[in-house]
Amino acid sequence: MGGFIFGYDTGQISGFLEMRVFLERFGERTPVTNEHQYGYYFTNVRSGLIVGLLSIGTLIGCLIAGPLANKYGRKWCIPAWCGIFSIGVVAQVAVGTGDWVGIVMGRWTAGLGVGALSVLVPLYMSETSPVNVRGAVVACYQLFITIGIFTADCINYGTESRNDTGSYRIPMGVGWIWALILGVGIIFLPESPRHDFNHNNPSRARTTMSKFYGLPETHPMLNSEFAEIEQVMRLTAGNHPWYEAITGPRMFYRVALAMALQMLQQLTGANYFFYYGTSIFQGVGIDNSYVTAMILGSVNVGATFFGVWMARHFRRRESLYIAALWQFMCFIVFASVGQFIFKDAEIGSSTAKTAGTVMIVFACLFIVGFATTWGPLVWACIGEMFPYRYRAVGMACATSANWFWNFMLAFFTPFITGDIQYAYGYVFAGCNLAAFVVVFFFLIESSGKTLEEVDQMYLLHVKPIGSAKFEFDEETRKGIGAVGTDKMDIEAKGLGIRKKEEAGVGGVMQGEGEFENADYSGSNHPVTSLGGNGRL
Ligand SMILES: OC[C@H]1O[C@](O)(CO)[C@@H](O)[C@@H]1O
Repeated sequence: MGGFIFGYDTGQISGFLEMRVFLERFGERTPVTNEHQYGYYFTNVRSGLIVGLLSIGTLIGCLIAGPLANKYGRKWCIPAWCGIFSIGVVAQVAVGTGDWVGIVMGRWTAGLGVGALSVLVPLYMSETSPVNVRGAVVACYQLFITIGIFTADCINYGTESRNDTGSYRIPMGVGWIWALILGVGIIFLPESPRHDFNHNNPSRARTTMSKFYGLPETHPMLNSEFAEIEQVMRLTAGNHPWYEAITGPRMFYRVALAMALQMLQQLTGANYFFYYGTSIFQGVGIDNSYVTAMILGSVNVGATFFGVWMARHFRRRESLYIAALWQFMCFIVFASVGQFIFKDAEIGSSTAKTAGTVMIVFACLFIVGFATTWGPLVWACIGEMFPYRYRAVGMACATSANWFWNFMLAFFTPFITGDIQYAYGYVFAGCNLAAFVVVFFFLIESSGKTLEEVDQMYLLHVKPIGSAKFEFDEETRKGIGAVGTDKMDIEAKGLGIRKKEEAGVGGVMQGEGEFENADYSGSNHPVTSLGGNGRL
């Protein structure tokens, strides 16, 4: 439901901006023209704030949710944030005619809840689901985002022709139902076992895990996972400031990469269609532009189902960089047809219809590419690249980058399209090329590897290109297995670490006999150096 709430709020707003009653109540007067059929319109600042303030709330919510959840527990924070989200919904439904600032503030408040839930729900899911299905479970989070967007599109379609405020108040108010289901439903679920372990409740943690895994409490698999969690808890106890997640071993690289991936997930341009889809395609030939939104939404859901399957069967790197090139191509066609044919064609003419259809087709082809790869896989990648001890902070930083760029796009899109119209698509095309470069040169392949192995590959500076073929030879596996980031006895701030340069010779680990002068699989993989006693 967390993903669903995220998607529902994203999806509904594009439809509101075109609704007659919403325009009359919160827009500004203007002469009736083809473009402004109802005699009302939204200035760029106003529509940007109405769409974008939700994302500013989400950004704040997602940054404060982690520390609070560490203190009060994942479980009980979820209904609290659902409550805050509900206050935002009630405020939006309640505001009177002309009070567009009320709508903006309501969306900001609801956004606090959406953002917090966007960290807490995946965190709760990843901390409670068995290892073998964790990737698919996280990808399902994106699936529910897309189902939420599609549901909002359908409800908007059903209510937009009403002549009363129900046209927007019904879809707005329905949003509250999802929060109610999540907020009440979670009360009947147990606390995350990781949190219980951390707060001196190991026996309840054991019972919870055995329920979620469907195995007896004494099963060897559970025993080894408990031992692992206990060891991590012991080693990570003490004074470790949150920013150690950035200063820790190879963590700056990882946090920067995860933030770049989430930024690029937004800059691929998907939300250009989801936020402004209804406006972009008005007059394209489909009488009801809400139908266009539903077409885009359904393609998104269908393709994301396939994306969940792909997350289990294809490599992350190839999927992401091939899709980036595909998305680049789609935007080049979309922007060129829009800018050079559609824009100047007479509304309703056959040229406009043909060009409009080509644009919708390429928008759909773009969405297929995005929904099968960048949509779900970026969430999977950021969940896989951090060691357990830094995962909550690392994921919160990355998720906040997603929301920040989400806001930037929501806010600035009306200004930019006002100035350069469909040529805006070229900006996204360029960003998709950048996305290709980032994945190709910086992302280490994580599919088919355990989370510990992924951590170790980052520590070993394995070259991203060719990382899919990287094999841990027996000797490396034996030694490095003992020194993943989670097993390190890291001093506060993680700054007492001797980095590879200080080791002097690339590929050398000091202090652990079996690592001396090890050559990691022929490639030049300098290693974070070890001090005595495995202390980094
Ligand atoms: O499916 C599209 C949706 O997915 C997201 O990128 C989140 O992963 C949203 O920002 C977007 O609206």
